[in-house]
Amino acid sequence: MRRVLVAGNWKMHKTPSEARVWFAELRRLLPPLQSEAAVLPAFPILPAAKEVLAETQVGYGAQDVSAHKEGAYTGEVSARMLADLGCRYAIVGHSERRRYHGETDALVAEKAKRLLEEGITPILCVGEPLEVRERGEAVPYTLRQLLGSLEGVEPNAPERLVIAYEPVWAIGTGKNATPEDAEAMHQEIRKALAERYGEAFASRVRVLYGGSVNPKNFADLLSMPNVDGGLVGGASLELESFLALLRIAG
Ligand SMILES: O=C[C@H](O)COP(=O)(O)O
Repeated sequence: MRRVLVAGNWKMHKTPSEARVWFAELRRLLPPLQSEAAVLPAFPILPAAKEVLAETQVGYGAQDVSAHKEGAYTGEVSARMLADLGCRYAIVGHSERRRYHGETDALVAEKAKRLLEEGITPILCVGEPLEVRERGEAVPYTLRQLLGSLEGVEPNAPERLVIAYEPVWAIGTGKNATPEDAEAMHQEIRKALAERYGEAFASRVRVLYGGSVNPKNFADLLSMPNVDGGLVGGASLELESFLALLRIAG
């Protein structure tokens, strides 16, 4: 019922020329997919994604978006620009944005609204830092972040919202959450979504896990009933490991 999504967050890696070669190779080697694949490169790479991936099964999208619709906002990129480039998804609220750019839940919610206005699905990231987990407060912390970041966000269909649980301590560290810990948090997230949007809606929203996902641990994570895919950083950069993740997802 929920189609598995494997989304590669390239962060600030690859140039447009490097990406173009990578996309062409992906296109050539792509197996038939039951699951859904997406790549989320840096803004300057999106035109290459549009050119090379547009007619394929692979979706693409951005890593961020402006909270403003249009205007004198130097350096910002609007949801309308992303829609024009054919973006299906955009990440909002990644912990690196929250941490290095001081993004608040309220700002993340505004960004998610701008995306929905343009028919782009937000991949909304939440997750606790290590000290919060060690204090035993991971669940309330993550749910507070989730509900704060969804304030006023009204997707018109459950497919129009994707949540990514990314514990900060697991990102880029090689230490993924155990499948059981991920599942426990995903259940809590789905419960909170049910209270926010109703049971039927919540049961169809995809909740991805992110944080040191790789071809060795992905099958176990995916075997959990509430883990609907992965938001993958490092392991999405090499074509071989991205393809391995897609084969595991089926
Ligand atoms: O958005 C992706 C995450 O930050 C995970 O990154 P990682 O797979 O390199 O740990």
